[in-house]
Amino acid sequence: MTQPFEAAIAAFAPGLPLAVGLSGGADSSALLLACARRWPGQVHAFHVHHGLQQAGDDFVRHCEALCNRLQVPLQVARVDARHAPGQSPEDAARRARYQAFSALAQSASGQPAIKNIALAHHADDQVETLLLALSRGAGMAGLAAMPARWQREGLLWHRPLLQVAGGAVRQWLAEQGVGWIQDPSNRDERYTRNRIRLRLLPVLDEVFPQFRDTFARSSRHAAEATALLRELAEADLAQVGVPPAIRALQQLGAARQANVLRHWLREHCATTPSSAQLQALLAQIKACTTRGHCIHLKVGSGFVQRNNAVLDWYNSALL
Ligand SMILES: Nc1ncnc2c1ncn2[C@@H]1O[C@H](COP(=O)(O)OP(=O)(O)OP(=O)(O)O)[C@@H](O)[C@H]1O
Repeated sequence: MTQPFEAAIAAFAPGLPLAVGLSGGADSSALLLACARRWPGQVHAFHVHHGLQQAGDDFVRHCEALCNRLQVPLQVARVDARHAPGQSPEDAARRARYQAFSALAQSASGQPAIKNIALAHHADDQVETLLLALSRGAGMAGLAAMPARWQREGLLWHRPLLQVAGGAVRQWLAEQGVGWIQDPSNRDERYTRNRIRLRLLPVLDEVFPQFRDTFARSSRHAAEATALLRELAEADLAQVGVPPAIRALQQLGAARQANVLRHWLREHCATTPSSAQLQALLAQIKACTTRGHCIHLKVGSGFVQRNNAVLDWYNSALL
């Protein structure tokens, strides 16, 4: 029987050349090995040194040794991934990593240029992402978890292992006789993601043995719903206008108003309202029936205020 890992690699059809994000851990080592075998001479590896932990240099050495063995060109980017006050360390590292990948793709020598990048997130990572979203009370977009493919800044990103359990990835790699490096921070239970992986997933395995497939199916439903909500928001925004007219907003039901306002704020004002802020704004729009009614509310990183017939948003930090 074909292993789930092998089936996922057989079904993977990226554009070439392909770069694999190689952390040095089991998952990305397995993905790199499988891709390098499948497309010899057309695979590159990108490693990002976050400069955050002592073990960083060990990761680089492991990546160099693996890439030498596979004859895969390796590019290493060093980034400063320290987090700003109030920002999560994982988020800061992730942002720095994606920026570094884009820069590496642009600077990689050889023709044609690298336009495809693969990451080794697997089904366990997907479940962790969904559970993290649930723990924050996320909306549809958060429950959609990670997409298997997306496009950004001219690059195509892939997650070919999203349906393969982490155990199946490691089992395949062990069968190939290839070692990997353990990230010591993966065992640090101060991080919620690690607590989910180390404590919750074993229990889920016992109670719902199919949870990887069924949770992933729910995330795909949420991704479809997110796409529909976006289409509806775009159509509604075309009706209410930019900036949105209060009268036109009042013609929509509350859920549709919330949907279109969230979209306006995200796409046109680059800010995300909290649920409480959005509820307060809806209440103000409903109450806005006289000329003299004033609206001035903190929303996201700025304020929404009434400006005659429309709502305006301004960024308080720029005043
Ligand atoms: N420092 C890094 N350099 C390059 N790619 C990375 C790096 N960190 C993560 N990635 C990519 O993002 C994927 C997901 O990262 P995450 O931190 O969730 O997993 P991981 O535990 O590092 O996975 P792995 O078992 O491959 O180490 C990795 O599998 C890899 O493809």
